[in-house]
Amino acid sequence: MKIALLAGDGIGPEIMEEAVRVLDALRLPQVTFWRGDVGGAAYRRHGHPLPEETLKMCRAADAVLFGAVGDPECDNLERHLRPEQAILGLRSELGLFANLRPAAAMPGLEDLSALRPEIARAIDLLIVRELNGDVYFGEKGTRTTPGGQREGYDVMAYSESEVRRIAHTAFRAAQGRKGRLCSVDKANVLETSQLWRDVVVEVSAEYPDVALSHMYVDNAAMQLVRNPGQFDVMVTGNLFGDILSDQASMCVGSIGLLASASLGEQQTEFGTKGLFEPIHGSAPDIAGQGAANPMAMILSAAMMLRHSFGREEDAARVEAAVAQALADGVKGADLGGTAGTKDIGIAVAERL
Ligand SMILES: NC(=O)C1=CN([C@@H]2O[C@H](COP(=O)(O)OP(=O)(O)OC[C@H]3O[C@@H](n4cnc5c(N)ncnc54)[C@H](O)[C@@H]3O)[C@@H](O)[C@H]2O)C=CC1
Ligand SMILES: CC(C)CC(=O)C(=O)O
Ligand SMILES: [Mg+2]
Repeated sequence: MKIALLAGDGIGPEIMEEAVRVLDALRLPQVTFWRGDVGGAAYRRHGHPLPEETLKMCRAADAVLFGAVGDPECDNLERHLRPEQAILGLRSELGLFANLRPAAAMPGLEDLSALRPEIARAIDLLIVRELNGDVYFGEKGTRTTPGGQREGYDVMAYSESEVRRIAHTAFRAAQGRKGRLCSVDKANVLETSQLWRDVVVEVSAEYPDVALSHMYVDNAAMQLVRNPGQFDVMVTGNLFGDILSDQASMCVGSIGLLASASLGEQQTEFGTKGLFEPIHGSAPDIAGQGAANPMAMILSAAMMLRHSFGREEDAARVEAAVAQALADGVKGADLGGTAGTKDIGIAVAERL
């Protein structure tokens, strides 16, 4: 099992250390870790946020464990040199079009939520976010209007094949869960979304056992807070999925708890090749303080074990250890506790 570890910027190295601690504690057979530079750290060392050797390492690995990228000191670089381009580049170069972001209340831990416990208790949803298209990858730039003003533009576009493949992923995910799929778009205003909706409806003919519904994204944001328990699987585009998943994290408790898997079509000896990362960013406001919650990173490692290595039992062990640590009161500052990054990593490893 060849695992590329890309810690990145900000809290990335701190939380990665704890994920590796937990993986080490599992004593898995035949694991090889490779470490690569990415993001602002890579820019400083190699002049590029995604150096060729890092990309090569990721191509050769069975899975990539990714911390976070983003560094305020790099915010004024030309866009192609900014740290965030590294994660966008990896997602597109590795063909990772399906981003799975589960959000579920942990039994007995509903009081972690920013919502009332009786509302939070019912949360068990999966956001399936398209990851290779949309406004993040469309033509972009700045130009001058005829009136002489500066104008920024980013083209939002989806081809039908891009929508079709993520729709299949989402319908299959719904089949393996409660059989309900809600497609989130803005078809009342956007042509991109109308095509999205039409294609999702076409694909639905192949999944008569899945109940399909549609929701506009503004309503979906509201419904996630009003009654998140109504959702099973949500499928949406890159931009809407990015925003809704950060929102869903607070419905569960903290952005420091939500993990993700980014998958494509490439199979490895053990499962589906993927990149696994917390849904949050590099949190520069708390970097270097040992104050970050590493649970989202640790849970991303669990998703890696499940999806890329077919090790369901080990994945479940890690998830149970995280839940047990929380039940025992091991909470970071994001959850109102006092445990530091390392304390949390050790506590999870001890509960495996
Ligand atoms: N996949 C990636 O690498 C991503 C990178 N970014 C980048 O990260 C940088 C910071 O972006 P922000 O908008 O501030 O989002 P962020 O997710 O890094 O932080 C938002 C807030 O949540 C807190 N937070 C995040 N993760 C936490 C954790 N594990 N434990 C405790 N608190 C946590 C932060 O302290 C901050 O107050 C930017 O450069 C951004 O572009 C943002 C999102 C994803
Ligand atoms: C390019 C990233 C910074 C986008 C993001 O926020 C995410 O994937 O969660
Ligand atoms: Mg995001």
